[in-house]
Amino acid sequence: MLRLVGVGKRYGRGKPVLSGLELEIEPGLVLGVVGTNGSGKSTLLRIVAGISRPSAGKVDGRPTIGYMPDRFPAATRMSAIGYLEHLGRVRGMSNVDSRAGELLERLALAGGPAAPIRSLSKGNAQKVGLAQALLAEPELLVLDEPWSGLDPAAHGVLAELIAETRERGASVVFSEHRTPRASAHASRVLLLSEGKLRPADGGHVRVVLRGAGDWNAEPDVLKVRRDGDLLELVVPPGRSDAVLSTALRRGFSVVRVET
Ligand SMILES: Nc1ncnc2c1ncn2[C@@H]1O[C@H](COP(=O)(O)OP(=O)(O)OP(=O)(O)O)[C@@H](O)[C@H]1O
Repeated sequence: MLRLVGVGKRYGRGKPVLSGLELEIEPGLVLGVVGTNGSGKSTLLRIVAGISRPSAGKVDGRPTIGYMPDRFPAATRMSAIGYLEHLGRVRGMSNVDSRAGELLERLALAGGPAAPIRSLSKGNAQKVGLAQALLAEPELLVLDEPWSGLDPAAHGVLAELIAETRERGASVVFSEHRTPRASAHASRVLLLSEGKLRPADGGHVRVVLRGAGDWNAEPDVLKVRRDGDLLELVVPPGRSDAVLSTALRRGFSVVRVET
């Protein structure tokens, strides 16, 4: 779908922010990029989204892309729904009105869809930013720190939207500061450090359940240990949501989830 080959980036005469990056984004991948402030996550995501050009190397592939920047520019006088409908029409969408309304309703935009964007709080402006990225059901969804500024209810909706995007065979690349949070939603987590990408350490989630019954080792579970009426599962990055919903369906109760 998209391949970064030897990608490097430097701003002016400064030290390179990215150097010699190799990255393959295949259909259905949910990639979380973690790293400290200033490590270059936004720079990498802008290159993946095609709005910034690398200073070295190349990007192969031309998927349709939805991009949510880390700060959504919220200066327009347009209403949230008016803005999304305008964008959709520019992109030639036929079902834009229903799609825009559905996204804003799911994200529970404060003030409703008619709220002028420039009157919105940071978190509510982020919701409009998320809705515009998802509007045309892109093949590649690029989200820069999507959890920041969103309230807990919107966190759940964001997790659903990421999972739905993966289920329809599209890919997601997001940045995040916290490795456990990235691991809970991504199928792969990479750490960006000193201009290079490498697998992030750990990220396994320990799920403790109460209830009778066994749990056969499955692709979703790395280790199973029974201790009295407690069942402890070690789950790889990105699979904890699926394991928790299976556990509840099978009649277990969740005692704790450790990241
Ligand atoms: N347009 C720009 N011009 C010059 N330098 C830039 C520009 N954008 C980013 N940088 C520099 O590149 C480096 C990486 O910045 P970037 O925003 O990509 O990091 P980040 O990992 O997303 O940071 P944060 O976690 O704080 O959002 C920083 O040193 C930053 O100052």
